[in-house]
Amino acid sequence: MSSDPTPVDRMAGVAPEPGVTKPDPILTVDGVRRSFGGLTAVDVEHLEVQRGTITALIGPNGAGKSTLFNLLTGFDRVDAGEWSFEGRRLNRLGGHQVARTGMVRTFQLTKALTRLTVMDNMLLAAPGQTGERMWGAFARGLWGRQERANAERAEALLERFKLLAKKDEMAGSLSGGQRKLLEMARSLMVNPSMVMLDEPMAGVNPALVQSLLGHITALRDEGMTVLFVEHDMDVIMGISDWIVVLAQGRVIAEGRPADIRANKEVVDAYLGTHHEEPSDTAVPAAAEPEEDR
Ligand SMILES: Nc1ncnc2c1ncn2[C@@H]1O[C@H](COP(=O)(O)OP(=O)(O)OP(=O)(O)O)[C@@H](O)[C@H]1O
Repeated sequence: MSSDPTPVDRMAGVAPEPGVTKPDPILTVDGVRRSFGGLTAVDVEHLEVQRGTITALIGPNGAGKSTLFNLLTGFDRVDAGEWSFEGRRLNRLGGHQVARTGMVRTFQLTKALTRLTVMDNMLLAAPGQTGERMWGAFARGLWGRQERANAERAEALLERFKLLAKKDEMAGSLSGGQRKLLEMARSLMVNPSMVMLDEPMAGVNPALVQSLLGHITALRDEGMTVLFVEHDMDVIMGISDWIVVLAQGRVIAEGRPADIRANKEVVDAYLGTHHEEPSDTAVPAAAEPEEDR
């Protein structure tokens, strides 16, 4: 029995060149620029993210990765350029509106959120609280139904991410890895088609790294598109279908892990600030989480 080509199979013929077009982009970015004073933080001429893949956004400190995430998800304003998600232009939308289109990003748990229970964290991330804007008996009925649906979804996600036993504990009591799982679980409350993960492995104990990687690949295998920023080269090379390299705000390279490994410009730019080893150790054999908790 022949199976349909996967999104990754469909990228087989895509050349590893900055700004290359993809067969089925879910996100397309054109001429997006953002400066702070005299510093150009982001200057992306053209970038496409293929639907259904895990795409890594990498680059040295200050390359513009977080700024690009903020711009695309409506948490910062571009100076110029446009971008569309699922064919819909997002330029003027704020963060919550962008999330409603199906593109969500994870956030590190703020201090305020660490003082809430795991379950309350999940419920706060739930889509539109219909009841808040409505009144009367009918509205209360609707509200109740939505609350129940949200609670059920939250429990199902907590179970999936092995956090159900912690649902009544303060989020601040979770380990670094469990916080990352909660951040991921929260983002899924709105049932997105694309998730943007900001350093999903930072502060994660080695014991949880494999579990987190498994969750990320499972999301992709269920059809979700994953775009993530990460510094750990093992993680990047291990799970990415495609890698985009930013340096000084620009896309300087794109390709499969093997293409990126073989790209001297990238190795130089990336290793310049992240590794002290010579460039032939660009991909060390063992995972080294940034920080244990
Ligand atoms: N709000 C801001 N005001 C002024 N400069 C900023 C602001 N946000 C980012 N920058 C600057 O823009 C550049 C890009 O920063 P950004 O945080 O996007 O890089 P990054 O690739 O995410 O870095 P890192 O890997 O260290 O997180 C940096 O020079 C940074 O100092």
